[in-house]
Amino acid sequence: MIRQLRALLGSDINTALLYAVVAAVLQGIAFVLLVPILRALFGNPSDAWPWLGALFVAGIAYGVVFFRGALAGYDVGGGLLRTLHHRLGDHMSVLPLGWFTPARVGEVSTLVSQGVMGVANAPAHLLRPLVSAFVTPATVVLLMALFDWRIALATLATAPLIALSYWWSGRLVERAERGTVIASAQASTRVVEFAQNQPLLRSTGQTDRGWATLDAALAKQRDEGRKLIVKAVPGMVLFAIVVQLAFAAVLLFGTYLAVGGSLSTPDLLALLVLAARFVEPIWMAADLGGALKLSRGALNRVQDVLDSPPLPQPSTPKAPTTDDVTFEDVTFGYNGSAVVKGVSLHVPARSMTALVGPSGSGKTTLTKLAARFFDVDSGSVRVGGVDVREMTTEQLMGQLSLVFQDVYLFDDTIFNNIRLAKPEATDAEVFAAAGAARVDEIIARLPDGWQTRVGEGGTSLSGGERQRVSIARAILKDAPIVVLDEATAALDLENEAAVRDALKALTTDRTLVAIAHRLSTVVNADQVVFLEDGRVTATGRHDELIQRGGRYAEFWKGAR
Ligand SMILES: Nc1ncnc2c1ncn2[C@@H]1O[C@H](COP(=O)(O)OP(=O)(O)OP(=O)(O)O)[C@@H](O)[C@H]1O
Repeated sequence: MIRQLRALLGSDINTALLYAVVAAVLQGIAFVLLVPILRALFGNPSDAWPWLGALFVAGIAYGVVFFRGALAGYDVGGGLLRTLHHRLGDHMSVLPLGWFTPARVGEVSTLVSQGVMGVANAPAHLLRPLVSAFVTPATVVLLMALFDWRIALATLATAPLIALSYWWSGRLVERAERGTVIASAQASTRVVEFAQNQPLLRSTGQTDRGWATLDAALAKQRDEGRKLIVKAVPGMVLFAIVVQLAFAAVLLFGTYLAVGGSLSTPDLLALLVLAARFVEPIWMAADLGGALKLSRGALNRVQDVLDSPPLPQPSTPKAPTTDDVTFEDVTFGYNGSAVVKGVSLHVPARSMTALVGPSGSGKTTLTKLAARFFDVDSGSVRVGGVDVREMTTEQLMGQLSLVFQDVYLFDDTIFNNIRLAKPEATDAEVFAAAGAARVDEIIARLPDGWQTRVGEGGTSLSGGERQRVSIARAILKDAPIVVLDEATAALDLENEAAVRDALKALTTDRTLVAIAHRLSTVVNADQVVFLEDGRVTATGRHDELIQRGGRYAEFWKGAR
């Protein structure tokens, strides 16, 4: 873990580590100084003064180093928090867009909040006690040998047993925890789903009876929790017994030496105090085991994200020269099995192509390949005459505007949400784009007009309204090619007309690739591409294809 942290933080962690080691050694020295002090107190009390002075100095030094070490630990923890946020942010900006599935986004949001805090906790709160757990007892044993090598050796002999039982109990807890962690994560997901899907669950009476899926997840969480206790407790009990037995063995050995006369009573007392101190830091480390595992788990999950391969960028990028899109014998699958199979199609500049086909036929996947959410398995996708793999992400995104169904609006004003598409746009340009997408009509009914905030995700707007804001963004961005996933949700008449007008404004003089769900869009298309099971099975204008009959005509008959 230290190696992983060092790779992230460079030498900063070394300073915190050094302070922790020095503090632990000083703590060990302070403990050992109790031996000569007790000896003196039982023999000639005035001899205790120099040792008390040494203890005072060691105590002060320990305090100073501890304080500096704690500050260094917090600094490293804070630095780690910033570094991880930056690294994750930087890395996410170069990951393929296809990486961001809803599940991954959920995972990342938990990771950047709780996970990263857990990792930062390691240098801030765990490093010092863990170092102390090893270094302080080692110092104690070493220095104890100066006073009585036999007791030191006896104490040292218990170390492997203590270490072994610590490792074994840790393994038991770790194994048992795996199930609990998974069950807890699943239960949390179900609770969130339960909250999000109240309308559906209530309308189907599942909130009164109890939603079986949530009940099962909570029952599993409870069972795993019980299993954790049953499996982990024996290890913890064994560890406690071993530590107590080790202490008792040293005590018996010391008493044996004292009875035999080779160890004075004050020495025995002092050494026993030391032996008790020897086990104290180990106890503390055992308590921190759980927190350490959480930190390590979170660090591994951060590392997994950082290790996800970024979208490869070309070494000599080529600038797009035209405004058309071409798929050439494209095959692509998400998990090995192809969902787009040998698709070839050409979308000429400033024309409109409607992708039509049954659910799951690969329409969305095709548009995502054009925007390079993923790289094709074979064949090529050319945007502006250049293979998307031969231009930089900036060049590709400069060519495209993406208008998808799941429009996300930031909790800000509509004006700022539109301006996001082109931060350097003048106010007049933003108003013009809003007007063309008929967003100004939405503004007119909002309580604070242009100043109204739209709520997280744009929840205060309807689906059709959100798509109009998204179209306004695309108009403002003014990229030559538009990739559109038309809203499937039924729109009211007013919204339907407004979206149609907004689209008309967007597509004038632009190339449009649209996943079309409405007949009105399809009849306006210069070319309809009919997809079935990942293959293009018909291409032409809508009326031609209808006249031709066959599966395309059947598809529209079925759709109505
Ligand atoms: N991220 C993904 N991981 C794995 N499989 C996926 C993923 N996205 C889509 N698929 C699968 O790929 C196939 C094509 O899906 P795609 O979304 O491209 O179809 P579609 O024609 O757009 O469907 P719809 O009209 O229902 O949106 C489907 O079988 C789908 O289950």
